[in-house]
Amino acid sequence: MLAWKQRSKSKEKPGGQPEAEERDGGPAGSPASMEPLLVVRGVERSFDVGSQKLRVLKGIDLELKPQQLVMLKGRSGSGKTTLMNLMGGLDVPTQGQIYFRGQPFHEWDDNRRTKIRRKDIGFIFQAYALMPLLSAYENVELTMRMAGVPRSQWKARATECLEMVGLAKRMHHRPFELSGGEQQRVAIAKAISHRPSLILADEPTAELDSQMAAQVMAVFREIVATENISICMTTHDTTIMEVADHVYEMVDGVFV
Ligand SMILES: Nc1ncnc2c1ncn2[C@@H]1O[C@H](COP(=O)(O)OP(=O)(O)OP(=O)(O)O)[C@@H](O)[C@H]1O
Repeated sequence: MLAWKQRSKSKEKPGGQPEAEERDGGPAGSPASMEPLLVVRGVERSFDVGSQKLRVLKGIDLELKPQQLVMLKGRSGSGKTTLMNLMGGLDVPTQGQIYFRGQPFHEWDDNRRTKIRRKDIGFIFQAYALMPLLSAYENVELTMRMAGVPRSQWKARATECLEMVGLAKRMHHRPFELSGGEQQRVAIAKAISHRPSLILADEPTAELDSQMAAQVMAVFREIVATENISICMTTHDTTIMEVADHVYEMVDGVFV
C-alpha cells in the first residue's frame, strides 16, 4: 500500500481559510506550462422549478491542467455537483463555454459528449458504484469493455490497475468482501482502467474514516503522477485539501 505523501503547499489566508497554491513556475514541460485539459468559461446553470428559475451556477471560470489534482469545496447545495456534471459532459450549461481538450462540450449533443466521456473521462462516486456480483477484477474489466478497450488488453491492464491501488491480493473478492476503503480503491481502478485523461470524483472520501481517506488520496496523487491523469474532486474534508494542487471554494454558485 502506498504511503500518504502529504504535500504542504497550502497557506493560511488572513481569514484562516486554507488557500492552496498552484504548482506554477516549474520548468518548461511541467504541468503548469501545458495547455489546459479542461476550460470552463463564464458558466451558468439554471433549472426550472415550477414557474421559478433556480440559478445554481452564476458565472464559473476554471482551468484544469494535465496532471493536476484540484478540489472543489463548498457548503451543501452550493453547486459543486452541478458543475462536475457539466465538466463531465453529463449536462450542458445554460450560458458559457466548456472546452474539453479543446472540444466545445457546450455545443455538442448528448451522443457526441457520451462518446468522449466513455473514452476519456472516469467517474468516481461517494457510494463506490460497483457491481455487487462481480469481483474487483471483473468490475474493472467491465469498464474497459464498455469503453471499447481491445479484449487482448483487459487482463494485463485490470491487473496493473488493481496493483496500483494496492489490491493485488484482493482482486478476486467481491465488493461485500472488501472494506469501504478497498471498495473505493476498486472504483478508482475502474475509473483509470481505460486510460482517461480526466477523473471526476464526487465526495470520494465521504464514506471513509480518516486513515482510509488518506489511502485514497495517496492513490490519487500516485495516478496523477504516473498515469497522466487530472483529477477534479469535491470534498468537505479540510484535512485532505493539503494534497490538492489547487482548491476552489464555491459559495452560492460562484467561486470566492
Ligand atoms: N436537476 C435539478 N433541478 C432542480 N434543481 C437542481 C437540480 N440539480 C441541482 N439542483 C439544485 O441546485 C442546487 C445545487 O445542487 P448541487 O447538487 O450542485 O450542490 P452541491 O454543492 O453538490 O451539494 P452537496 O455538497 O450536498 O452534494 C441545490 O439547491 C439543488 O437542489
